[in-house]
Amino acid sequence: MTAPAATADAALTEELLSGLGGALPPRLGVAVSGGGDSMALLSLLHGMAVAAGSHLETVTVDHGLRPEAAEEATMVARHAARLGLAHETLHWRDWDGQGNLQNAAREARYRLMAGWAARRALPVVALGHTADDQAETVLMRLARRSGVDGLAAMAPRSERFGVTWLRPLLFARRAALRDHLRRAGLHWVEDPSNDDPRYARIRTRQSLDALTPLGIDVETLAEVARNMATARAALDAQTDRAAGDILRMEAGAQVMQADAFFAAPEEIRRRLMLRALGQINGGAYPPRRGPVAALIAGLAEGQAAALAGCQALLRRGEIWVFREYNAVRDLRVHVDQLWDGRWRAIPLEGQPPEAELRALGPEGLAQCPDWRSLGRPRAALLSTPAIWQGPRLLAAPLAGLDQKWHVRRESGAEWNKTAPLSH
Ligand SMILES: Nc1ncnc2c1ncn2[C@@H]1O[C@H](COP(=O)(O)OP(=O)(O)OP(=O)(O)O)[C@@H](O)[C@H]1O
Repeated sequence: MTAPAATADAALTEELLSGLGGALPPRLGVAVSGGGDSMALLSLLHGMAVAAGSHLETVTVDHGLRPEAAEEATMVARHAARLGLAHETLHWRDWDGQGNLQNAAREARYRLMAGWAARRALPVVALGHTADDQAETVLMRLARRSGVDGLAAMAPRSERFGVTWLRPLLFARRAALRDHLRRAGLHWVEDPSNDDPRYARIRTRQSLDALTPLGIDVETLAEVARNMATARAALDAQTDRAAGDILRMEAGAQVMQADAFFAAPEEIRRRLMLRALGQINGGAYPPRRGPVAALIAGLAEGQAAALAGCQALLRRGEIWVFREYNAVRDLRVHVDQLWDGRWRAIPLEGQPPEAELRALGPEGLAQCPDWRSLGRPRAALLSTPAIWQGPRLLAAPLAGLDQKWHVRRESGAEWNKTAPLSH
């Protein structure tokens, strides 16, 4: 290796190490698509892992959307084998045809990779997003009028699906990574969609050069993202404190002291509401600013409203945010399965009868003589989980009818603490 090449690689390794927070985790998964960014990530991480004695494993997701994808996965598998690393190809087969294909594919990719990481006991998985990706993300979000969270773009470290995702190349430039691969004599695949102007990201990439005369380039945009991330952390901390003071959970609902809520700064109110909605709905993406503001303004006037599959109402000095009955009225699962993504039924004694878990609803509530004494809003109880045998109500633990059954809440939202993974 010539001296400048060695220097360039040392600089990349330095950037990578700082992206990793100073040290390589002892067990690390690497997500390798076969594209230039993730192949360079693997090459650089492998060099570091050998020196540090860390254990690396690699994974590729074949979405089954392009005929070449299988070949690309094989290329990565061969390369991993040459490095002496385990590799697995995961297949995405269960798209329901709903929504945007790109988003569904990305979501599935993270889920599949999280499952793989759990099986392989890898608590941390590294991704190959670069400073160029970050800059494009910031520009795309500007176009969508994003606030602090959106402009903070991708986090160098985030938690989702029980895995810590690292993006240690967020400081590195795409071109520098390709130079590294050329020097190392390594191949990568160019995804043909990387030139396809039908994608907003590609149009953004192609427009970036035109902004240089304005002093806007990849470095400036990536720095904007870092500045916004710092601001977001401060807002999150303030929201945490406010939530600790005024927010509690009852019967699966999020309950906030109304006076303190309305006295909080507007942005903190918005974040508290997002947190409450997210705890109930558990969806991947928070609702947009406008509808949340309208919901809060309505509550201040005493109006109940629905948003993101939740309902909110003001009652006796408290704001109750809970599952909207309409969002779960047709949801029924066998009693040993998870209901509405978060509720599990626990039989308290003996062999449970064949039964199903579904919303309590008005017919169920009419069979709960004690619900009024609990002081919970009727609307909030309608969407609570109940145990049914055909038309017969066996138990409604959150409405005071808990004969031989408990219900337990398994998980909350994914979106409140970390920026969405998508970009
Ligand atoms: N099919 C895949 N299998 C494994 N990891 C993937 C896959 N697609 C993306 N990744 C991971 O996510 C990172 C960001 O990917 P992005 O969404 O930009 O997709 P890409 O452009 O296909 O990947 P690359 O950045 O490697 O060219 C990649 O660098 C890689 O670490």
